[in-house]
Amino acid sequence: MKILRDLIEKTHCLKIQGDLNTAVSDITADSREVKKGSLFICLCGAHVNGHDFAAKAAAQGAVAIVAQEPIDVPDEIAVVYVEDTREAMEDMAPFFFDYPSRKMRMIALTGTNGKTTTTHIAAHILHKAGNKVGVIGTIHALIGDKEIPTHNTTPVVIDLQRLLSMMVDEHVTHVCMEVSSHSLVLGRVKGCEFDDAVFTNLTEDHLDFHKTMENYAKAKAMLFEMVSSENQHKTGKSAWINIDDPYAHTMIEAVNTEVCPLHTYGMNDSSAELYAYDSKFTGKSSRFKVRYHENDYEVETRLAGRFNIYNTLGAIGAALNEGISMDDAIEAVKDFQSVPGRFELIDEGQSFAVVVDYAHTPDGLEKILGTAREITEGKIIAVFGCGGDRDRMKRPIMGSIAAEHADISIVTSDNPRTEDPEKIIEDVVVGVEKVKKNKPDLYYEVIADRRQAIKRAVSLAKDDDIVIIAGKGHEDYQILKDRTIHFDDREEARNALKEVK
Ligand SMILES: CC(=O)N[C@H]1[C@@H](OP(=O)(O)OP(=O)(O)OC[C@H]2O[C@@H](n3ccc(=O)[nH]c3=O)[C@H](O)[C@@H]2O)O[C@H](CO)[C@@H](O)[C@@H]1O[C@H](C)C(=O)N[C@@H](C)C(=O)N[C@H](CCC(=O)O)C(=O)O
Ligand SMILES: Nc1ncnc2c1ncn2[C@@H]1O[C@H](COP(=O)(O)OP(=O)(O)OP(=O)(O)O)[C@@H](O)[C@H]1O
Ligand SMILES: N[C@H](CCC[C@H](N)C(=O)O)C(=O)O
Ligand SMILES: [Mg+2]
Repeated sequence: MKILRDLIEKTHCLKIQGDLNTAVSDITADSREVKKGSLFICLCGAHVNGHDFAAKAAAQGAVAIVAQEPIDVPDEIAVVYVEDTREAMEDMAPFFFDYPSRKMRMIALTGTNGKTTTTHIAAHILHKAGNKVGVIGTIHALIGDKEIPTHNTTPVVIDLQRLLSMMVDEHVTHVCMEVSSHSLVLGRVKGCEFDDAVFTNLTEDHLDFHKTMENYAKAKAMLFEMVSSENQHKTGKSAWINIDDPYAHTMIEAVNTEVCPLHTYGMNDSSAELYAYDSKFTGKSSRFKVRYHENDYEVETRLAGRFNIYNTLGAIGAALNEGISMDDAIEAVKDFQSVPGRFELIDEGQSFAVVVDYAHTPDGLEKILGTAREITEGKIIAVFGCGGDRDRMKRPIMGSIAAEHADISIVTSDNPRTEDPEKIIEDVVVGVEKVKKNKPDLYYEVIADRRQAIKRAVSLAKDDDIVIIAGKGHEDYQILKDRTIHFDDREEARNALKEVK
């Protein structure tokens, strides 16, 4: 419970109607969640205007409303007019929930690819060391074993603060969370105080939102400004940067090393503080050595692919700063199983491999197809598409990558959202055709229906081939123009395999 006067203390108010001593029992920006005693914040969204729901919120029991446009609600409801309701919300939410991030160790991971994977490895290491760990990210949030659904990779500010506050109540000691570039720019992590920040990599994605790679890099760098900002309540911080990434310097420049020590990891440059070398890949796992402070260690992981060595290094780095020894971290990594929908093998006893993977960026697709090549004697059959209402520029690039690295490509739909699936596919095919000019034997098909595309890929596979179904990973839905349907690549692959048997 908080008093309205205290809640708006940091906010510049233009006009106040009603009683500032009103007690507020909850805050929300979603009228559907308003309860008796709630404060409702009206946000102007991309789809609807929250001010249109003010009357509904009032009818449902809201006692106070924050608005930036005129609203008409009964006089007994306190209304605070501000210039920008989003900004007001970013100030109010951490205060309302008593700044939960100050009460736990907060490990934040950012980068285009590998956030979810690195988060899960770090959480596993910390859990094995006896800590109670919370996870926040693309697949879900976890409080210990308890799963909580998330709508965004990084939840919007009220949802995030509420989640963190639940974690405090459940005695979580460490939180491993993905921090997306959207969340940094859109203020979702305002009021979060981080202890460790890890940068995985930066490659093309989300240019619909950021417009240029430079802006995108600057957005990611905001996390490193945050972790090293001085006016925080934390000590013992760390920033871990993948030094092999071309954008590493942008992150490094953002770190104030007087507040937050800077650490590096990598595989190309032996000056990296955590330096992996001598990697060997044995189909479904890898072994490599790590040099750390002049000591050499052997690491074994069930995760396939060179890129997963980077993910493992980033996770180990954060764990080291949380007081875990190198030996304990390596021991934990050994029995880390996998992340749902990331290189997930679908085995129905067939004579070829079928993998469901979340590669949905050019770099992710290239990495996964490269890994497939390393472990496959037969052909690579790739099924993939691109999401609608997202970066259009990546579409032809992903088309070219599949054409170059797979033997057979089946271009299909991902989540078309409000776009025409055929048009998205056309954009992808531009890239496939570009490669075909120099590779006339290249074989590809276009099958817009993802179920049929998966069936076709499985039916084309012969002994020792590998079918890579990329883009949707753990997702159990497909977002179409007018509805979201249940759709799970893993189920579809299993059904297709049963049919060809
Ligand atoms: C562009 C963007 O960030 N959109 C976010 C935004 O939605 P929006 O602006 O469309 O909201 P809206 O539907 O117009 O609603 C406006 C307001 O009216 C309210 N409302 C609405 C309906 C109603 O009946 N009553 C009501 O009060 C809403 O709660 C909201 O406050 O606010 C929603 C929460 O209220 C977010 O879930 C939503 O993320 C959408 C789902 C999204 O797809 N975002 C992507 C672009 C994203 O953020 N991705 C990143 C990166 C992913 C990665 O790389 O890993 C992420 O962190 O997820
Ligand atoms: N370090 C990496 N470098 C390049 N590609 C990677 C890396 N790690 C994972 N991938 C590829 O990217 C896909 C998504 O990985 P993951 O879910 O860990 O990334 P993410 O950053 O959380 O993605 P999102 O932005 O959707 O949250 C994987 O399925 C794999 O194909
Ligand atoms: N976090 C990413 C996930 C993309 C997953 C892919 N299946 C798609 O729908 O484009 C995004 O929201 O852009
Ligand atoms: Mg993720």
